[in-house]
Amino acid sequence: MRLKEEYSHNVDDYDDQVSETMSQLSVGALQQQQQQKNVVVVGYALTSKKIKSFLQPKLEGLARNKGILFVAIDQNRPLSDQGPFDIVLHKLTGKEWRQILEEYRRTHPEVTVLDPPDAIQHLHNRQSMLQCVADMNLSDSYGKVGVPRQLVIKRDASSIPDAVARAGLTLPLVAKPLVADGSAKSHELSLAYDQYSLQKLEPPLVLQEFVNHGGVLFKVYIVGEAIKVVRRFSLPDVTKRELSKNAGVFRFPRVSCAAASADDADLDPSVAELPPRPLLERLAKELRRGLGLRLFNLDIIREHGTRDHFYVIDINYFPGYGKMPGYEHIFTDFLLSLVQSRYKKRSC
Ligand SMILES: Nc1ncnc2c1ncn2[C@@H]1O[C@H](COP(=O)(O)OP(=O)(O)OP(=O)(O)O)[C@@H](O)[C@H]1O
Ligand SMILES: O=P(O)(O)O[C@H]1[C@H](OP(=O)(O)O)[C@@H](OP(=O)(O)O)[C@@H](O)[C@@H](O)[C@@H]1OP(=O)(O)O
Ligand SMILES: [Mg+2]
Ligand SMILES: [Mg+2]
Repeated sequence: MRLKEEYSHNVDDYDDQVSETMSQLSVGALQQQQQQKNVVVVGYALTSKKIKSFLQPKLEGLARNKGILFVAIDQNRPLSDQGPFDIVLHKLTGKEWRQILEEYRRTHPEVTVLDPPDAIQHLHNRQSMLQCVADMNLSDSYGKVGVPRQLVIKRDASSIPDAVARAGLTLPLVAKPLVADGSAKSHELSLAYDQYSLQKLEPPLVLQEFVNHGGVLFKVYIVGEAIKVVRRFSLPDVTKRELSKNAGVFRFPRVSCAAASADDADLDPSVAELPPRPLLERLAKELRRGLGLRLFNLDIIREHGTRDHFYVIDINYFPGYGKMPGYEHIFTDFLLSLVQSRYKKRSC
């Protein structure tokens, strides 16, 4: 750990020093600063979109005041020549990058890499993504959490109607690309009303039963031990009548994006009520352990007409934390807690 008692007396002084472009500092200079001031250095490898939404001035400012410094990782230079880092934050795709990170984890066990690339990879497939929730079979006095019934279609669209009939899936179905790697294509979803039209879809995909949920979903953001829940508008319920009158496959846009916040909406209380906190705590804890991840969110819906039947429909690695209320404090506290627990372990 690079934190020092006297650091708190030197914040202004320190601010001036770090406002020079940190990413241009040589390893030697950064190391010297770390030793002198006990700074927690967080290297980040993120897309420009992510940097814009996550690394907002308020986060960087608060981090600086807490002795945390964010430094951009240069992908064109060896990781070992950069930093030294206490923590590495990343959300980039590609096999080559994964291998670089794995190698770095192996050779730098003192650095916390958030999170392990192979654990993240598990979320890039919509079949394996929900497996952990399905296996958990979570059911207690606060409610039940499951996943919608789903079928994976790897190839041959003409076989889909038969496969759906054999699996006994109930229409309507949500068709999702099997790969969920963050590309625009991986977010292209459709709603299918009839069995015959399913042939128009393009495998590989997952066909998931659509669960009526009153048009509102809950996004549960997880940062280590911390949990924050927000409401978002979602697809409206499909009635039996609508189902019998409609046919076809309809592409739908990103319905539950940040602009679709339902936190201040005037909703039916039975729809708006957040899932019970103890249930979410348990779910988050088991997922953290099962997935081996500390930074993710999940979309969870309440089956309409029930009080406590929930379904997890999506899990995302390093989601848009910029929209999570109070993320600046939660995230910086989390980063500090990581370094402190490492320090404690070492001194034990
Ligand atoms: N099984 C389902 N039942 C009801 N609605 C669903 C179901 N699956 C998805 N939806 C709706 O479709 C939306 C998009 O689905 P999903 O979250 O799986 O896609 P995504 O592209 O991975 O989203 P994100 O932007 O959160 O990564 C959800 O927000 C929800 O409104
Ligand atoms: O862009 P936004 O801020 O909306 O964040 C979204 C994020 O995009 P980003 O990674 O480019 O930030 C998405 O990541 P990819 O899978 O597409 O990579 C995904 O995690 C969404 O679930 C996030 O929305 P949220 O679930 O948090 O509302
Ligand atoms: Mg989602
Ligand atoms: Mg998703």
